[in-house]
Amino acid sequence: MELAGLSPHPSPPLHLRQRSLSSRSFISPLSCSLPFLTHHTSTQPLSLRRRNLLSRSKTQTDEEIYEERDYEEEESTSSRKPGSVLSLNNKPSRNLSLLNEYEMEELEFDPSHKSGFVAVLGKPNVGKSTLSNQLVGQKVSIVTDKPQTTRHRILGLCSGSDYQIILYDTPGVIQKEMHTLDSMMMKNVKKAAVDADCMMVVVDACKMPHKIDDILEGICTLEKKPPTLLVLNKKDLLKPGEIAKRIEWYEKNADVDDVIPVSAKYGHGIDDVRDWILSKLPFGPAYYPKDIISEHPERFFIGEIVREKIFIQYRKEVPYACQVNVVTYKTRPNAKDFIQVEILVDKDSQKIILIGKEGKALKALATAARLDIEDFLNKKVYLEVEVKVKEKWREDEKLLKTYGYAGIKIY
Ligand SMILES: Nc1nc2c(ncn2[C@@H]2O[C@H](COP(=O)(O)OP(=O)(O)OP(=O)(O)O)[C@@H](O)[C@H]2O)c(=O)[nH]1
Repeated sequence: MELAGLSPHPSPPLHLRQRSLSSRSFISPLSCSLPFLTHHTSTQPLSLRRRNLLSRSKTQTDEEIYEERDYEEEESTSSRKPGSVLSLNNKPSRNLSLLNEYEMEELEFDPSHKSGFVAVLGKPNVGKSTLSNQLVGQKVSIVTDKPQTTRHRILGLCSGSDYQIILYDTPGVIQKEMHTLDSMMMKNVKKAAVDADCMMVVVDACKMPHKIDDILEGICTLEKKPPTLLVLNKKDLLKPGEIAKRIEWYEKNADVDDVIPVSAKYGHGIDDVRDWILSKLPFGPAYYPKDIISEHPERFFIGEIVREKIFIQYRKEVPYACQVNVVTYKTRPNAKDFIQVEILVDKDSQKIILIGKEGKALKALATAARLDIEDFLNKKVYLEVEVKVKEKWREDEKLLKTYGYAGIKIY
């Protein structure tokens, strides 16, 4: 069976773009104000939505999930020229930035324009994804109450008329690397820090570290550390006096340039964080068109939506044992888009839990995922979910690379 990332038909290079000017009213007050540049790298209608990917809570039966269907598909094809493939394995050169000549010229002439890469680092569950989503103004990273939900370096873009901030939301830094998957994830974290023009270390304000090394674990040992901001998150859970004490402690003990308290969940302090980033970014033109908020293909987000639903529905080790691959995505002129997803697990026992009695658990999962995928794509889809056992997939480096854990390749 063909696997996501190995597919001969890469998913359409559909960037998550912002809404056009006419639909600006959908932009949340937390989002940055972004100009809309008419620039198209895809023949597909672009997804311009600014709603959360996972806003649907409604459940409904989904008999379609198990139905056999005849369909005549039209494969989605990439319209991006081979020369415009941008890999995030390395920090892209400005020459590779996805701008047309007009945009380049326009931006080149503005010497006060700033742009650069920002790594968002920290332990699992401290709120890195929530903070990144707030800065971008739309959900690009999944958020759950379980640690280590983020597995990839998620790229989010936040642009203004005179700046472009490129965010790497990274997996939480973990002390004990248990699987090859964990060490590959950590390699990506360190790579993000090395690539960055500045970095933000997010900590949970409620938890005091025993010693300062606990905060960064290895990342601080970087030979040349970029300007670093300590973001004291979840301040909404502390009394004002307590916040002041924590700030003082971190200012005294942490090897960082500044400390800013925020509540990423409620959007407090986000402007201060953005201002700090802007004070550290180098001058230069944008890397990406200004209306794009993420460079991941559609398939990536579909996989992430399914993974978030797994984290929400299942407990203990099951979500961590799952790899979600979007095996097929076909658009069909006279029918719903067809999406085939496989969930790989380590053991039969995990497969049994995922499927549940009479397939009820899997059906509930598929329904919840389908509703959010439809919300995300803004159209109806036919979703097929299959669970398979692939023993020790988390140890198989070659396989992990095909799943994108060696750094994400963008089509
Ligand atoms: N009260 C409160 N909760 C928050 C805040 N920010 C994030 N959270 C919650 O903390 C949990 C973890 O948030 P994430 O953004 O997924 O954390 P993360 O650091 O990206 O997690 P990993 O995927 O483990 O790296 C979620 O339940 C969030 O809703 C905040 O400012 N206040």
